[in-house]
Amino acid sequence: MSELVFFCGTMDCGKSTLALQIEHNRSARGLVGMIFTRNDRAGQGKLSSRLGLVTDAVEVEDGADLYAHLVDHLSQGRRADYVIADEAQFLAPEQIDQLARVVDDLDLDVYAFGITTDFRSKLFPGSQRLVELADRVEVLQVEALCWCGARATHNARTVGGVMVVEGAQVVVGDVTGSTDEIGYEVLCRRHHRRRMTAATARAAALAPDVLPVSSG
Ligand SMILES: Nc1ncnc2c1ncn2[C@@H]1O[C@H](COP(=O)(O)OP(=O)(O)O)[C@@H](O)[C@H]1O
Ligand SMILES: Cc1cn([C@H]2C[C@H](O)[C@@H](COP(=O)(O)O)O2)c(=O)[nH]c1=O
Repeated sequence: MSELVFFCGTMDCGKSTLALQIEHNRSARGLVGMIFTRNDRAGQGKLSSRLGLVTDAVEVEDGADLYAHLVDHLSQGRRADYVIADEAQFLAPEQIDQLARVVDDLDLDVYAFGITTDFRSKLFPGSQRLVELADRVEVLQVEALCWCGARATHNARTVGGVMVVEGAQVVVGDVTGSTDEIGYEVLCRRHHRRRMTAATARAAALAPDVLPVSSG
């Protein structure tokens, strides 16, 4: 029985790497995947991992019908044995419904990968729909860590290392960007709630009122 599986986690926990591994293992056995993505950092029509691997993918545009795309593809006599959808948080809820229909009506496995919550710890609409519809939700096992060493469960958006809570839901970016630009940092809930990033924690530790008082 085919399945819709949602592999989720914070940024930088290995989702795209796992997507590429699933693709590699299946294509090594002669299977052909349909790979969807949207807004990957490597550019349009790419699925990339921070480990340096990248593959071509179909860039999902606004309003694209993913079920119709598969039906067109198959009706032209082309193959698709399974589907991968990376950056699935950026898909519209209707597109997640279309992926569920691919599973049920075309009998193909669909593996979706994405972050569940945004920088304000609110569900992305696409991820919410995945949680509602998926046969299985798998949280990635390689945990990303907060600067304090605890498991990172939240994504913070930063400007100059300082956490921000205003702005558009979608801003493509990375966890290793220059500190002057919009970037991201994964945090545990405690430090996300306190808006305490690695940079602000470092600054607080160096603040004069916590430095040792000099005797001279
Ligand atoms: N230089 C490195 N050596 C080993 N592992 C790395 C290196 N750089 C990144 N990684 C691994 O890759 C993970 C990020 O993978 P990626 O698939 O890009 O994440 P995601 O898609 O979840 O944002 C990191 O959590 C880390 O485990
Ligand atoms: C938290 C958050 C993230 N994003 C963007 C930033 C990245 O481009 C992707 C996540 O990619 P990854 O492969 O999981 O690292 O999402 C965003 O647009 N809005 C947010 O709130």
